[in-house]
Amino acid sequence: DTEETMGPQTKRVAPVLKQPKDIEEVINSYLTPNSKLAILLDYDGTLAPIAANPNITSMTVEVEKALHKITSNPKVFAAVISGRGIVDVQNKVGIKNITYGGNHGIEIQNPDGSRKDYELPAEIQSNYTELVHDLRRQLAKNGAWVEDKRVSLTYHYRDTPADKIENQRLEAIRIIESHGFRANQAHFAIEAKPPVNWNKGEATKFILEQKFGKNYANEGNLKIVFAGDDTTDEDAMRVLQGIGRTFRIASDPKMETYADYRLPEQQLMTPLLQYIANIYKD
Ligand SMILES: O=P(O)(O)OC[C@H]1O[C@H](O[C@H]2O[C@H](CO)[C@@H](O)[C@H](O)[C@H]2O)[C@H](O)[C@@H](O)[C@@H]1O
Repeated sequence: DTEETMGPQTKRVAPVLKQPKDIEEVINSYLTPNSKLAILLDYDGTLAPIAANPNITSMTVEVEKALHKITSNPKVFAAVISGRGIVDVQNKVGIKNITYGGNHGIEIQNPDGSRKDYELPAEIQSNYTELVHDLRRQLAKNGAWVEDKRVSLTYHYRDTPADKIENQRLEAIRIIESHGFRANQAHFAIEAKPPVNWNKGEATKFILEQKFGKNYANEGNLKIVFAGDDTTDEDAMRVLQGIGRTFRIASDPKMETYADYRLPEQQLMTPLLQYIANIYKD
């Protein structure tokens, strides 16, 4: 569902920001204390470094502090959109004044408790139940496991011996697709997403329209920042191309992206958020 050919948006090798001072320049030339800011962030691999198991991830103290500062400024609207289930990501980030998206945006909850759940047709829901069952039965082996998130799943193979990974990975993709689901490559994992026209890009549009109206892209005083590290985040970067500043975390210098800039490592999220916090300090 990351459409390479959709619309005028294009993927290309983006300029890399290697040093904090490069990031500072980009942030300071885009944001001013008077502009409204919508900041949308991914969690795993972006706010929190990738860890051996999803249960043990956390944000560093510096990232947490910067995020608290940013989200307490009334000019700022913040959203975290994750592949995790919504309660999981809410618990991980733990900040109330944020709109959360779970399951790649299929579930959305605002700070006031209001929700938008993309309703999956009954047939897709029943295919999902079978998919979880089949994947577990056939491929939960050699250290690989299935994270069941109710409407989407992640097949994790980080602990699988190197010589077994390729077979299991390809077999997982085959099983996922045979149940009509979409398979996206992630970090030592395959994301299985339902075949619906909803992803982090659609969720980003929905969240921004809900907050700022349909014309959010042309609101002169509204600045938009997005950061993410995964293929699923490209949907949001595509939607925001030309109307914000987007950052793709990736170590591969040849990687093509819809993002405006590439950050070569997750640790650079700390200065990125700190520079933003510095502009929006109360
Ligand atoms: O959209 P995100 O917030 O980036 O979530 C994507 C997936 O992240 C998690 O898996 C990944 O991170 C784990 C912890 O660092 C790592 O152990 C795993 O190898 C990664 O694939 C999470 O478990 C998934 O549910 C999310 O969809």
